[in-house]
Amino acid sequence: MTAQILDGKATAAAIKSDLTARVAALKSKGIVPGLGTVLVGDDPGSKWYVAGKHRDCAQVGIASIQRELPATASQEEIEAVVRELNENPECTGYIVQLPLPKGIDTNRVLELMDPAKDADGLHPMSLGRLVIGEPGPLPCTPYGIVQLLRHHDVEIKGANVVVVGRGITIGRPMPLVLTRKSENATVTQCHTGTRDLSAHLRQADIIIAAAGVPHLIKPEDVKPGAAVLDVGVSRDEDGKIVGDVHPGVAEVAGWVAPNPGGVGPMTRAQLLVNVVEAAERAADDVATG
Ligand SMILES: Nc1nc2c(c(=O)[nH]1)N[C@@H](CN(C=O)c1ccc(C(=O)N[C@@H](CCC(=O)O)C(=O)O)cc1)CN2
Repeated sequence: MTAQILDGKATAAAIKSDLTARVAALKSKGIVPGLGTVLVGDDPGSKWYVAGKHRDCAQVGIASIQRELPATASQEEIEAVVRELNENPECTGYIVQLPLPKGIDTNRVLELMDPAKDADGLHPMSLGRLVIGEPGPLPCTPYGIVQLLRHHDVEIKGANVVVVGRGITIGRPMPLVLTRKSENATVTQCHTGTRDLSAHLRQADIIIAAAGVPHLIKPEDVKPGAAVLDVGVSRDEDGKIVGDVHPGVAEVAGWVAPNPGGVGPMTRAQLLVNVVEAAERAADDVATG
């Protein structure tokens, strides 16, 4: 292994330590941030992610509000929970854990959320704000990736970045985050319709692999010294995570974000950042009348 590790666990721990102090400052002003989660069904991965989010909340002092529905829940039952959280004053921000079960109209659920309580940055209003350059909550995995690169001094400005994938949580919003003036990267988005994926990958300074295809990115696809972030999650027959990046890539790349231990912990840390920032904005609004 020649590549250096983009250590998501250590970076997330540093972010959480900073947030603990900020939550304490909010509480001293009588403001208690509270994260709500809506979990529908019994997918073990989703249950594990949601449990992790509440463990993180306890660690930094954010209150937890958990809502769980069976896999058989109807669109109306899920929407009723969303309406309740919109009205609940103890819930200052919340997320609907994705994916929702088949047959549920995810966009309708997300659109029903109060945009002021969007902790995930995935509400259409938040994504629209990102497009027009207005401040708002940023999608957790894309911004977690930016923070991970910054923390390790990997140059983003001017870099050629190739994003593989176009899902709602990572691939679609990732180029929006990276092409902001503050990041100033040049981004190519690849997907299943891309003709010569290897040709794109070989010119990349940074590769963000979020396709969900095991070992899609091979050592021969990677420019020596590039940073390669593995965000793909597939499972082998024992339930172990298999990422999008072949282990041999570590012999060629300059940096790798492993999976697990790379981007995942950053997704969780960024969620907490969004909750705390929203509470701080609310506190400022109260202070300035
Ligand atoms: N509403 C949302 N749903 C989903 C999102 C999201 O950002 N918002 N992203 C993913 C799942 N996810 C967060 O919800 C998530 C994924 C992975 C991790 C993580 O810490 N992973 C660990 C390994 C975990 C394991 O062993 O299974 C790691 O990478 O080290 C946290 C959160 C889809 N849904």
